[in-house]
Amino acid sequence: MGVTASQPIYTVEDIPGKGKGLIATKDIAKGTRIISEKPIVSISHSAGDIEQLHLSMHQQVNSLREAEKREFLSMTNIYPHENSTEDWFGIVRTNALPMGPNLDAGGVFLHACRINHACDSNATNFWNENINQLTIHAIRDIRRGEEITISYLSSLRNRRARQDELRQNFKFTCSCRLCSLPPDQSRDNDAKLDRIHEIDRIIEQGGIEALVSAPRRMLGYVEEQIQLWRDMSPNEVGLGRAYPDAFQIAIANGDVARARIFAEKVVALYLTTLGDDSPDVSQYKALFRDPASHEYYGMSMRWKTSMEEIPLELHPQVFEDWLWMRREESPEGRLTDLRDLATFPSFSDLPDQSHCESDYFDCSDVATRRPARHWCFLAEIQDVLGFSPLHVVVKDVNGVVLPLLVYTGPTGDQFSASKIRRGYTLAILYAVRHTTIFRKPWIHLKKPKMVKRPADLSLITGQVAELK
Ligand SMILES: C[S@@+](CC[C@H](N)C(=O)[O-])C[C@H]1O[C@@H](n2cnc3c(N)ncnc32)[C@H](O)[C@@H]1O
Repeated sequence: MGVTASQPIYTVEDIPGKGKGLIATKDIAKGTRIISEKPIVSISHSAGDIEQLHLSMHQQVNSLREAEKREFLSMTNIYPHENSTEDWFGIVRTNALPMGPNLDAGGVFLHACRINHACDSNATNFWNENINQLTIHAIRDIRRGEEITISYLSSLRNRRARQDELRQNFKFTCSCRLCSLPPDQSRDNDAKLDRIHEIDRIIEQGGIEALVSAPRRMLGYVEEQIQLWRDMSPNEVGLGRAYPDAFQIAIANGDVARARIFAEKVVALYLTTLGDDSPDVSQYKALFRDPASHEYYGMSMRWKTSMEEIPLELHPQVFEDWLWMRREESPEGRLTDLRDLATFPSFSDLPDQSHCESDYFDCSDVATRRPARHWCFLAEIQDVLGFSPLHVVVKDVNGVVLPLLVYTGPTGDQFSASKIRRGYTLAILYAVRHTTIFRKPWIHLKKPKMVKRPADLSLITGQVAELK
């Protein structure tokens, strides 16, 4: 179970303005299991109608031992009530913590339900399905005399969203360290949390499809999230959500080497927040041993690697560059490896016309975006179907064959048949991807100087190109 407190390392005390709460009676190291307990009352969200819920609750409360019942009845109830049924139900609603196989139930716990909220909590709650108990782990070192706190929030949003959620669901105004930051720091913190939330939405909307259609972009998003979490303050819970995403992106593309490293990081985080008897730790330990056993393995093999390809002897910084597939910054005129997929992205990895991609642009909105670096779309022309606009069938660097329209601006050159031929390579600097469900994908070209001499993309192994 990892490091577990052998005897209570906290007392329940009155906390000014918060009712009761838990105070550490000794220093508690990060990763310590502070509490492990079963519910005294539990209610399933799928337990049928309200009558059945009340009946089940009555039976459970009435069968509690005297001391337990007293303790239950002394718990906070933020809901108005006129009879004991309403009072008991209010106590359950105010105090219940998520539990059950799919967290589809709520449980009242004698000790854990006395823990107050902080947005930058020092502990976290988790329903451990293996031991059928709720656990509370320290996610930071907690000093003797410090209050032990967990987060009641569904996710860590900006200050206003947090305050709204807490007032609505728990009827209090949070005054934790994060909520009490001076205005400029609070704004900075909110901007980071907003970006983390935005990335969550992009990843969620992209779904499994985006893992294989735009993996590099998705990996970039996860890396950005991790950096933002690190910039704010160590947040084991936030990191514990990000690294599994990185694992999925790697393994969905056959990259066993990186997936193994990401699984290792997930195991370390989950050991701290959940404990080594949790199903999630067992799952990621198994994935660390054999990343390819994950159900997403084989969806695409575009990043195919083996476990032997983990470059163990690299300097830590260079290792991180490898892990996140960071491109090498190429100073003006330096030669760039054509296998570098960040500099020569596939069509699906190109920035989208409607997004402000942080990996490609320096900007906060689409209208003013400017390239933050060089990139070039390379594709071998397989067929030429028309010249106005240019209509070709191309094979991109991932071997994906797609029809492509290339539009030029009002001052754009005309495409000539001598320059556009089957077998030639299309090279478009700063290409931006346009896709709709109604048309073929297209690229809009402002300065069309892009068709180079023939080259078979399948032969590009270690060749070099000069980017100007
Ligand atoms: C699950 S109970 C926590 C234990 C509770 N303090 C008690 O005395 O039993 C949740 C309630 O505690 C209070 N509470 C929790 N965190 C708080 C905080 N940071 N500031 C003020 N009140 C808080 C709110 O009344 C909330 O509805």
